[in-house]
Amino acid sequence: MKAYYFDNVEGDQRLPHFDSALPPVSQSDLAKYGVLYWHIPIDQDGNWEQAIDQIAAERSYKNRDIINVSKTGLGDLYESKIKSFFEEHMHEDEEIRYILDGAGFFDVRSPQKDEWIRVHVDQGDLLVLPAGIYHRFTLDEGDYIKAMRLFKDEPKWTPYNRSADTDANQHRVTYLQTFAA
Ligand SMILES: CSCCC(=O)/C(O)=C/O
Ligand SMILES: [Fe+2]
Repeated sequence: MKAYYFDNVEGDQRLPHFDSALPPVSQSDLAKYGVLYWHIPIDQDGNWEQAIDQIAAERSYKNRDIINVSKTGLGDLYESKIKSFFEEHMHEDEEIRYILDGAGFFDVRSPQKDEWIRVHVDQGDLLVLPAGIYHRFTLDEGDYIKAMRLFKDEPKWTPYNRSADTDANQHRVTYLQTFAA
């Protein structure tokens, strides 16, 4: 995992958009914004599965599935899914992704200054975005990610795109009350 401020330069969303002149963003900075991270290497003896099971039990993640975001994995839905993942949105529950293969970028909005922070994830990274955080996702230039999605309830993906209505959503309001102070 590598986190840094997004450079806000127009261009291919799959490029790093890294500017070394901007200050670094650490794992503890992310935690201050409610974004949690673990690295659990995928090993042959299955220890990673036990580690995921333990975190899932501790955090009440009862369900899981696997998503393959690539042209072959999504087929006819590829273009529309890539577009919708990159629309700025929030969810009313946590977004939990464990990266099994490939790589991509989650962009999260800092709660105080509303700046984009870009988080590059690849194999073995487990990222938890809190309910109410504005974010978006894109593949990187590898054009492929396979991720386990974990859920507290039934598997679903309900995005609320950024708008005045979504700003007033109780999960958004609670997120800001908790993390923007
Ligand atoms: C790496 S999983 C694909 C992106 C996704 O599931 C999501 O919810 C983006 O916000
Ligand atoms: Fe999302």
